Amino acid sequence: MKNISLIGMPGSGKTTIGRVLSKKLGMKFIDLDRYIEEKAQMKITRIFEMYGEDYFRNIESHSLLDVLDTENTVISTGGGIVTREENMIFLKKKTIIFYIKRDLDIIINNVRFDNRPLLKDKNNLYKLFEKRSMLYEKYCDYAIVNDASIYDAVDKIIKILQED
Ligand SMILES: Nc1ncnc2c1ncn2[C@@H]1O[C@H](COP(=O)(O)OP(=O)(O)OP(=O)(O)O)[C@@H](O)[C@H]1O
Ligand SMILES: O=C(O)C1=C[C@@H](O)[C@@H](O)[C@H](O)C1
Ligand SMILES: [Mg+2]
Repeated sequence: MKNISLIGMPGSGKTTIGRVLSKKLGMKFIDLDRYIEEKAQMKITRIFEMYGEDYFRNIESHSLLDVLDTENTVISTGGGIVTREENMIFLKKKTIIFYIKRDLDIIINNVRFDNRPLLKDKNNLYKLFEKRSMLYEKYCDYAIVNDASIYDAVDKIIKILQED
């Protein structure tokens, strides 16, 4: 099976959906944020604090190259993966890209804001969305509305894969 990647706003459900999807399809699962934290031996928040966003984006791009050297894997990306075009060109080549869309107000009410350094201020989520929603739409192969249960979103993805 071709690799699958999930993109979308912070808190939209990429990690949770990716994990369940990979189990259902018998595929491996990699969460890029967790991969980075293990590689750097540091929490993402700490990387941002100590070295800044640019440095994090460099690690993120390198880590993406590492994890895409694989097959039969579901990869949940970080919310900012779309901020570098090179990441998306590479993801497009190696994966089927699903954009996980979740209502911003629901995200704000449900998500934990610790360990999400760009979400310190809730208004920032709206600003990020303004900048990024066009990019998510542009780069995805399919958009999945995550407006019911996690299992519902997973089933939508599996249905598309079966029809593909
Ligand atoms: N359809 C859903 N129903 C109930 N809870 C959901 C749903 N989708 C996501 N959540 C919850 O929202 C929270 C954020 O989800 P998750 O961590 O998977 O998002 P993410 O896209 O990986 O975020 P980040 O980009 O910050 O890593 C989790 O607590 C998750 O359980
Ligand atoms: O939206 C973003 O830019 C980010 C989202 C998280 O998944 C992490 O990758 C990091 O906190 C940056
Ligand atoms: Mg995640």
